[in-house]
Amino acid sequence: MAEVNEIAVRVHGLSKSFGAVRAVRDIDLAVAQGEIFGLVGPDGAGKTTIMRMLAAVLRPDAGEILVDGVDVVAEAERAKLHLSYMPQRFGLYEDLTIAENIFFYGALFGVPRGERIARSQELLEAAGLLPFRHRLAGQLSGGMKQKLGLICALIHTPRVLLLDEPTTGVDPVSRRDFWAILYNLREGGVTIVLSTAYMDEAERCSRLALLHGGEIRHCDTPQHLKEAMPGALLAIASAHPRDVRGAVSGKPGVLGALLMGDRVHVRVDDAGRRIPELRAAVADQGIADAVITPAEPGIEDVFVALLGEEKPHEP
Ligand SMILES: Nc1ncnc2c1ncn2[C@@H]1O[C@H](COP(=O)(O)OP(=O)(O)OP(=O)(O)O)[C@@H](O)[C@H]1O
Repeated sequence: MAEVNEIAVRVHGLSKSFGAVRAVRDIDLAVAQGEIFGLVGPDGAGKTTIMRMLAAVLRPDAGEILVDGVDVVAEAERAKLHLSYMPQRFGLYEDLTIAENIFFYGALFGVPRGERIARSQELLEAAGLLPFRHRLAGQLSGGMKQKLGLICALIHTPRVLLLDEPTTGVDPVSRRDFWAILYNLREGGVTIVLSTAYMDEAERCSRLALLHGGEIRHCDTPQHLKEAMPGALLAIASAHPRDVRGAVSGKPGVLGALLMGDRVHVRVDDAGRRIPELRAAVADQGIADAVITPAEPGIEDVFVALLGEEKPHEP
C-alpha cells in the first residue's frame, strides 16, 4: 500500500514514434501520490500519446513506467487494476441509461455487484446525476456525458486516475462540478494525471508539465512557472485590442503580446521604462481609450512565454 508522498507515477526515458513522427521524446516524470498533475501543450505536443502509454493501452518504444509501483510495460494487465483511464472519447453506450452504463463498466472491471451499487450511488450523488439515472446516455448534455464517463472510470476505485482532456467542450458550471469531484478524489488519496487545453484548469493543478514537440520543456507548480516567466507583464485595456496589439508588437523591449478578451497582455523587458513608450505607441495609432497597468501573469502568459511561441524583439 502506497504511503503519503510516495511516488504514484514514475516515468523514465519514455519515447514513442509513429513512423517518422517522434511523438514523445525521452521524457522523465515523477508524480507524488495525491497530486493533480497537469499535462499542457499545443495540439500534437504528445499529451494523448503519453496518457495512452501510462494507461497501458499503447506500448512505448523505449522507457519505463511505474504506476503505483507496478511496471506498466511488463505487466500491463496488473497495472490496469491500479489505474483508470478516461480517453478523450469515452465509450458510453448511448442506448443504455446512466445506471446501465455504470453497471456495465462495473462488471467489466470485475467490481462485485453489491459494491457496484453502493459505489455508483455515491458517485452519482457527488456528480449531481442521481435524478437522471434512468435517462439514456444518448440524451445527456456534453457536461453530463463527461461526468458519466468519469463515474464509469471510477467504478473500480483506482489508485491513479488518467484523464485525457476530460472537460473539453463542457460548460463552465459543469467543469466546476467536475473539479469538485476531482478534489474529493484527491482527498481520498487518488493521484490524478490529466491533460487540458483550459488554462484555468491548468492553474488548479498541483504541478504542470509544459509539453512541446514531444518533450517536457518545463515542469513545476503553476506559481513557480509564473515566477520563471522572463520579463514583466502589462495589461492594456481598450475597446480595440487587436489594434493595440498591432501598435505594440515589435516595439523595442516588447517580448510578446497576447490577446486576452478585451485586453492585450504585453510582456516587456522593463515595465517602468516601457509604459510611457507604449502609451505613445498606441496614441500614435489613434487609439485614445487604452489604459496600461502592470498585470499578474496567468498561466496562459507563462505558457506562451516559456514555450517560445513569440519572437523576442530586442531594443
Ligand atoms: N496513432 C497514430 N499514428 C500516427 N501518428 C500519431 C498517432 N497518434 C499520434 N500521432 C502523432 O503524434 C504526435 C503527438 O500526438 P498526440 O495526440 O499525442 O498529441 P496531443 O498533445 O495529445 O494533441 P491534441 O491536443 O491535438 O490531442 C502528433 O504529431 C500526432 O499526429
